[in-house]
Amino acid sequence: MAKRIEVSDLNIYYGDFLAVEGVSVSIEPRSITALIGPSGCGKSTFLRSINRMHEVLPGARVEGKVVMDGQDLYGADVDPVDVRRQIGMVFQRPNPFPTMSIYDNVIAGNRLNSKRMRKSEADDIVERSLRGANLWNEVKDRLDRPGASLSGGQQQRLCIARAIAVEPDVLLMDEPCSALDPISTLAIEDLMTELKERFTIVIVTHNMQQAARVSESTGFFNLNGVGQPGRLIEFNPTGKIFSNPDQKATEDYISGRFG
Ligand SMILES: Nc1ncnc2c1ncn2[C@@H]1O[C@H](COP(=O)(O)OP(=O)(O)OP(=O)(O)O)[C@@H](O)[C@H]1O
Repeated sequence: MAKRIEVSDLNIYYGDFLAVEGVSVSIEPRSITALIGPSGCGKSTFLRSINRMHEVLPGARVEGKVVMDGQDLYGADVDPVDVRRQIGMVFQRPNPFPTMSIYDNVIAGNRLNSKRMRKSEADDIVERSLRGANLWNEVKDRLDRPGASLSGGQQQRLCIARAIAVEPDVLLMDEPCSALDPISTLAIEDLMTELKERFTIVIVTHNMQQAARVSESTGFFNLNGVGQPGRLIEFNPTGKIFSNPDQKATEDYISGRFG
């Protein structure tokens, strides 16, 4: 079930370094939210803070709140592993387990979550997830082949299948198409448009046409200089960001005048 995420006054640190400052934003369910901005402005850091993925780095921490449908994801009694189960992530480079079969890649997260699963149940999840990732027809006759035997675009769809197999509420995607050719990129974009019926999707992208094509809302991050924290400068409907943004910095960035 897709869920709404409310972020308030979020500061994100790596040790003493304040990487992202003062982000407040409401991310709508069943929609795609794109995050754009120049290199180093904190897009990935912010994305990872949504499912507490940045915490795997020692010294990384946040101040402020991230609330998903009323649940404070940084609450004292909240297990970050549970948060990551509810909020899945797809990375820039497809990262299937290379020697594991296609089938086992898809079901890997479910096996971690529940040790005992009937074969028929696992078969259903694998088929449903691969269909959901628009990959079933291409791989149904070779599910026992290694994940690494697929093309880059297929591997990325395999990673999406693995992410949706555990039925998360939210999918975070960190430049999911940057390693892919234009045809595979369009396949992933079509897939995102289908998946937003079921999931809340947040995507970091350097490709502004992609943000314009797929997202309903866009956030523009920027920073004042090296060593300065990144900030969310503008958050608006995507059509407005690309036609009539509120901030001059947004306009300069999207028109290619900097960044
Ligand atoms: N593991 C880390 N340890 C310390 N600082 C980090 C770490 N990861 C990122 N940073 C710093 O945090 C800031 C934000 O980086 P981040 O990767 O979030 O930016 P970004 O907007 O996603 O950049 P890009 O578009 O190049 O991927 C940068 O100054 C970066 O150097």
